[in-house]
Amino acid sequence: MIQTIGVIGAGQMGSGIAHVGAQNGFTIRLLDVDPKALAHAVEHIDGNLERLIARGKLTAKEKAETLGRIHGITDYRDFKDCDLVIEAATENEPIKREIFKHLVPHLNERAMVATNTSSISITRLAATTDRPERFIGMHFMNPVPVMKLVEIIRGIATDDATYEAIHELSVKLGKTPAVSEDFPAFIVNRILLPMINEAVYTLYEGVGSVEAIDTSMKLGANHPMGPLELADFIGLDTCLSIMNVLYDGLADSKYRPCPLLVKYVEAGWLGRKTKRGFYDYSKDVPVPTR
Ligand SMILES: CC(=O)CC(=O)SCCNC(=O)CCNC(=O)[C@H](O)C(C)(C)COP(=O)(O)OP(=O)(O)OC[C@H]1O[C@@H](n2cnc3c(N)ncnc32)[C@H](O)[C@@H]1OP(=O)(O)O
Ligand SMILES: NC(=O)C1=CN([C@@H]2O[C@H](COP(=O)(O)OP(=O)(O)OC[C@H]3O[C@@H](n4cnc5c(N)ncnc54)[C@H](OP(=O)(O)O)[C@@H]3O)[C@@H](O)[C@H]2O)C=CC1
Repeated sequence: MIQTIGVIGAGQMGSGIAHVGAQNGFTIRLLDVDPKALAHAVEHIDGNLERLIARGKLTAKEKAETLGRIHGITDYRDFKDCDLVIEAATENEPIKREIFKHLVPHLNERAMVATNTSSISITRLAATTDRPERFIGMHFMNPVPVMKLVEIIRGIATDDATYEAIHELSVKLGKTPAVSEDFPAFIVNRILLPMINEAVYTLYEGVGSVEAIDTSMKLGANHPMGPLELADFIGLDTCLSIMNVLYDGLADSKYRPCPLLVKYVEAGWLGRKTKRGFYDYSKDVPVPTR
């Protein structure tokens, strides 16, 4: 039975997974290379829990208990009692491979490993570990506390016990699981990211401004966020990585990342997390940049 969960990467997804796990009674060991990222993650979770209290959905006691279950760590040795470790570090295959290499020697024999990758082959990542049968894709959506879906992706070697344990865990976390085969970017991002990339082409070719494109999709297609606002929310580096995985993995020119997306990432304009992407977030209200 899963009781203690390790999470690697204290960015927006890792902190969301830690939040939801702790709120549902699991002990969390949250690891990041940067202690500042850990402090920032706890602050962020604290703010989200505070919002739940303000809306009458959580008590102050429950908030304290939730925060008490989250333990920030910087040493892989602290994963030794984990039943499951979920990797949620940067969407970059060499980084993830290096993480699994460091992780494996510190796991107990029965521990399962999941990755929150948005696009990378589960089978290929599993092969970097000593336990491909206990390795699986567990793909949460952003923001984790709000979005109901978890995509579950089995690698070629994933065994039934691991699949069932992760399915059961997803339900315990209040999520609805959907199963995807192990193809580049799975289901959600196979459909969503080409739309976002097309929105960037629409901007690049001058068909519309940032504001016109986002307003069109919000009011014309009832999307909660416009595609450029959503790209900034996901992170433009993550969007570009996913498009590259689609382009390389499916070998089809229709997935070619828009040169403007490439340029923004090269400039370090990664969206909300760097306070600049298709919008400028340095003021109270986001301002379109084009
Ligand atoms: C890239 C990948 O690999 C896969 C992905 O994740 S793709 C991205 C998928 N996500 C999306 O498409 C999100 C699209 N956007 C939305 O659904 C909405 O804009 C949103 C839910 C983010 C915000 O909704 P909103 O109506 O504008 O804001 P708001 O009314 O303030 O919030 C709605 C609820 O979400 C909560 N919330 C909003 N943002 C939050 C955040 N970042 N973290 C935690 N909770 C949040 C609010 O507290 C509120 O909760 P209650 O209903 O319990 O009161
Ligand atoms: N953003 C999204 O909407 C979604 C993202 N995902 C996936 O979740 C994962 C994380 O994305 P997201 O949270 O947005 O990214 P972020 O950039 O917000 O966070 C990534 C975190 O990983 C840390 N990190 C980098 N290298 C290492 C390492 N070697 N060991 C430990 N931590 C490391 C980073 O630290 P530092 O900043 O110091 O480099 C950062 O804190 C990716 O695989 C992404 O594809 C899945 C669903 C939705």
